[in-house]
Amino acid sequence: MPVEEFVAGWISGALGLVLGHPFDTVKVRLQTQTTYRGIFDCMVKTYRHESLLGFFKGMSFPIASIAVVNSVLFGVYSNALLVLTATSHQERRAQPPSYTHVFIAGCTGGFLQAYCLAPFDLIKVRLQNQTEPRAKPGSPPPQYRGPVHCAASIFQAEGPRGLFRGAWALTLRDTPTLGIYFVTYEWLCRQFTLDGQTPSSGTVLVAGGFAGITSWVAATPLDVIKSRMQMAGLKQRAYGGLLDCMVSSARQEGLGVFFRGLTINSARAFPVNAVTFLSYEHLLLSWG
Ligand SMILES: CN(C)C(=N)NCCC[C@H](N)C(=O)O
Repeated sequence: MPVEEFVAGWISGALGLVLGHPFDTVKVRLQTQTTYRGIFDCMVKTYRHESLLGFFKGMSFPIASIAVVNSVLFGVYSNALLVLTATSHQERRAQPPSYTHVFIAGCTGGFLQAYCLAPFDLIKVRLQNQTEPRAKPGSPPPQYRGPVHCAASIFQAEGPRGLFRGAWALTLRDTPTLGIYFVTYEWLCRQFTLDGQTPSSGTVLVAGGFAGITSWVAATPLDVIKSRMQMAGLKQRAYGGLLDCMVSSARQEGLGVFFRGLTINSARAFPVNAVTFLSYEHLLLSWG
């Protein structure tokens, strides 16, 4: 099994992550808290209350973990294509796989990455939702002191299953949308590249950026539900399941709730995924 794809996926995931984390914090807060009037209001309040550091809350942990998840996604995707088409990454430019194969390989990567991602994503969302400013003398400490403390507290309060809160919504979000992600990327690369040639860096940037936007547009409704279910263990609001969360969110806040965070998510998705695909393709090219 070729492992370069896993390593390239890890490095490119880490690069994309640093670039996208401030957008991600604003998105998570807009989706789970009702105190903000919009993106700008959330950014101003976060900056005033918590300084620039507020945007980077919970980032050290995803660098070490979500980058690994990206490595699972790209590694499984590439190896699934190898099984389906018997071609390596290098051979696929000359013998491009069908879009059906790309979609199946993307869904397989999305399904497997969701289970690796679930506990890490839960901890990230819980830490990003702590709006207390950095510790000042006399101020009450935040509920979680950091990722390890957060994981231990969830484990203690809710048991091992608590660490997988929202995992089902995450799997439903990621399985089809990662199929869409890789199909969009491949389709755009092929539109702007001569047959058998390697796509230029500009093409990879644009195709990666739009693949990110398209997949996140499709993923946003379940992303909102996933984030709410992840916060439900903490807030008094408990949901009877995924469907109950969907119905009660729509009843209380209207159908618009399913698109909360869509603008900021799309603004984040372009640079993050442009950089992720560019570094991934370059690393694989340079390793031969
Ligand atoms: C719609 N979904 C879930 C995705 N497209 N996921 C893969 C993109 C990963 C990238 N680090 C990001 O966070 O955008």
